[in-house]
Amino acid sequence: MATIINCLRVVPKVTNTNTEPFVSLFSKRVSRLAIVASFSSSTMSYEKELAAANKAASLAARLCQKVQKELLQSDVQSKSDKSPVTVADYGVLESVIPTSVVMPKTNPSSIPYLKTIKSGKSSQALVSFVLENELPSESFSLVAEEDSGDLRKESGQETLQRITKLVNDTLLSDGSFSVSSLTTEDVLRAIDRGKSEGGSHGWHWVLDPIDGTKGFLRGDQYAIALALLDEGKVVLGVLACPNLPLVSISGDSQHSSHDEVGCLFFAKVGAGTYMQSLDGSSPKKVHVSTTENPEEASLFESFEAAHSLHDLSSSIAKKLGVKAPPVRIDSQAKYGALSRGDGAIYLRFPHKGYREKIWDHAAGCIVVTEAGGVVTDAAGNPLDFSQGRYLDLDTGIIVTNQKLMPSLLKAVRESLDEKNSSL
Ligand SMILES: Nc1ncnc2c1ncn2[C@@H]1O[C@H](COP(=O)(O)O)[C@@H](O)[C@H]1OP(=O)(O)O
Ligand SMILES: [Mg+2]
Ligand SMILES: [Mg+2]
Ligand SMILES: [Mg+2]
Repeated sequence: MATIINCLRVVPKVTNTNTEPFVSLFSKRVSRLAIVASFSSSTMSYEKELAAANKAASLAARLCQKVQKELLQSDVQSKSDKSPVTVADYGVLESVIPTSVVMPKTNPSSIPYLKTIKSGKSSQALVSFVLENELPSESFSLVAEEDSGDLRKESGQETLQRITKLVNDTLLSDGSFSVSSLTTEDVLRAIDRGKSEGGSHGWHWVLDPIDGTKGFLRGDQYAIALALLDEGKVVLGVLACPNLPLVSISGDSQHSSHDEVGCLFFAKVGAGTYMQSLDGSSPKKVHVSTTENPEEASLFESFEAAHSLHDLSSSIAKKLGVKAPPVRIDSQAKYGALSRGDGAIYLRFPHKGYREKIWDHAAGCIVVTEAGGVVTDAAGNPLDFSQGRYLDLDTGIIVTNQKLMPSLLKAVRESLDEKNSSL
């Protein structure tokens, strides 16, 4: 039986409605034995997949931390040194930005390499490689933000070499991989694994290799966000948040020091949400805030006003009776912080015309829901991850606990009505 179960793990998944795994032997022709494996998402344990996802996201976090550290050190150097700065001065940053870009001496958030930064591609190559290596399967599918695009052009060769070195150095630092090193071709292939369109059938991994790029460049919050869809439903999610303090970031936090940073949140359908430090402390179960009183609730929103309508959030907060000013942080670290009760509400209302992508919410959504929270669109509908690379939703995304959701939805409806009637 153990052999059969091992076989089943690598057989592309077939769905049915039974509650127990079963094996059918079409045995009349003994020479042509076929094994049909069948699981429903409620009986799958996803244990192996979760372990692989944790490993992949943690390694990607290590890679990103290294790049961000270099980025910030370089910025300090550029401020004390008045000479023009080029990427040649940026050490490991050379692996993530084209050498043709001349870096200004100012704050990273104003640097024009925003559009060309390649750290996401390194992180994506690493996660894609680790997942495939840990979970060999013919049906591997990955929906991810980045592609290999300009790395395949002549002008991208130097950057590709540097990305390859960064990925190999990170794999080597883990010590558990048998491969000696990836070639540039392996890296391109790993990145382009992320081209899947997802959908409502089978398994699809969903990855944002660096979520919150602007926070990453500023030295603030960002996340590596990885989730697994089974038949269009999120069944596991991992959020690595390298800069998130291990203690609460809520406004009334008693902790004077936020020095210890680096959180890994992970959740599996029906099994709750856990958090551990990225250094590998033992996991602790987390739960969303249980407050019923909006006056006590603190509210999260995007740091970037370009990503979410801050005026609308403040109108909703006022109607609801929230007293504290909003806590503005980048990336899906907001979902992680909310899952452990640092805040009670997250509002996200992008500007008109912006289409939300599944990799910006899949991992965060299960991390919050398994911790007892609720994630819906502005009309109160659950998010639908089965429609391909985009989320098709009504107006915005709102997140809170079950007790506050009805009054939050009411406040959202009223504020949206007011906004629409004033147009
Ligand atoms: N104009 C935009 N409106 C809303 N979200 C955006 C916009 N541009 C990028 N994003 C994405 O929003 C997410 C971060 O938002 P926030 O930090 O405000 O919560 C990121 O996924 C970011 O992409 P990316 O993953 O490339 O950083
Ligand atoms: Mg993102
Ligand atoms: Mg991203
Ligand atoms: Mg992006």
